[in-house]
Amino acid sequence: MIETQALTKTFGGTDVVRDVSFTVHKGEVLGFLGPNGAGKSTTMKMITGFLAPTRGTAKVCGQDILTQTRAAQRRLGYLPEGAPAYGDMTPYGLLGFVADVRGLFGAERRKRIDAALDAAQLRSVTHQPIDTLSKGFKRRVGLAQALLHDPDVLILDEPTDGLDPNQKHDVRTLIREMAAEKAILISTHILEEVEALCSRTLVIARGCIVADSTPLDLLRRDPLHGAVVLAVAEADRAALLPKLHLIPGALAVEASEDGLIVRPVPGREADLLAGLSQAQRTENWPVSEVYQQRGRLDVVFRSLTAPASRAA
Ligand SMILES: Nc1ncnc2c1ncn2[C@@H]1O[C@H](COP(=O)(O)OP(=O)(O)OP(=O)(O)O)[C@@H](O)[C@H]1O
Repeated sequence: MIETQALTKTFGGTDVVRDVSFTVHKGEVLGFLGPNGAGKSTTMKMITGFLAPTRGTAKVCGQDILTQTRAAQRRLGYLPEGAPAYGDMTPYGLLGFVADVRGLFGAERRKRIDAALDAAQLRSVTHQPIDTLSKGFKRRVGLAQALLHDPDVLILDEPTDGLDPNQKHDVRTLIREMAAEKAILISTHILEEVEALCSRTLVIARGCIVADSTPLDLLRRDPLHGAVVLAVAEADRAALLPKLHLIPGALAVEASEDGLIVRPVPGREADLLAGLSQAQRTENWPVSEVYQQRGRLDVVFRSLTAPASRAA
């Protein structure tokens, strides 16, 4: 439902987005992850027709955004960076205006405005000027206008930015509920958001895609993914060390702050945890805790997006 081919944008002779190609299918929530200035917003602006690409193409539901702009824009809802709105309008007034622009009228117009107010939980501020709303409510007004015409494709630029933890939870729940029927592209630099929400992640750095995978596959790139930590007192470590090497699936053992860490042979993470847990019980090791590390997205994010990185 979203398809980009070698999308490129050049400002002042510099490619800020370069050869970005990806697709998003119905039912997918694609997380667009990258550091500040990586090119996320610029890519989204090109897909929505807000900015013309220097090279490359973007299609929404098969319609080319440059040559079939209106047809493509009819199918998409867009929450731009910062959720801009007309501050002197109320949420109700703004949604009415957007409904008119979108060509909605009569009962359908009323129904869609009501649904958007409910979905974005705006009922308590329906008639309050947007300028006087808190940052969180302003963002929800932006979300409501993006959802208003029940589009097939949603492009949301940092949808939870500025929201408190409860509001973040509500917006993520809403996005998850809509996901089955839509193709959704969200940009974020909140790593936990990717795990909480996204079925797939594109990592972008300096304008180029450096990873395209599921959040779990990203976690697998952490060298400590699947490593088992044994909390053991310093005095007991030397005696335990040789035994750990013998556990099926153990690749290497090293000391850590909490005790000892056993790294797994790739693909044998489950064997390693089972073997260590069993040995600890049956041999009565002086270990107070055994747990397996999932890997950390921030470690992977840094390795992919740090200036020296050339990962693909
Ligand atoms: N109109 C413009 N003119 C010149 N440079 C621009 C313009 N718009 C964006 N840029 C530059 O393009 C690069 C990518 O910006 P973009 O806003 O797409 O990044 P981003 O990944 O969305 O960052 P953030 O997470 O901070 O929102 C930045 O270096 C930015 O300064």
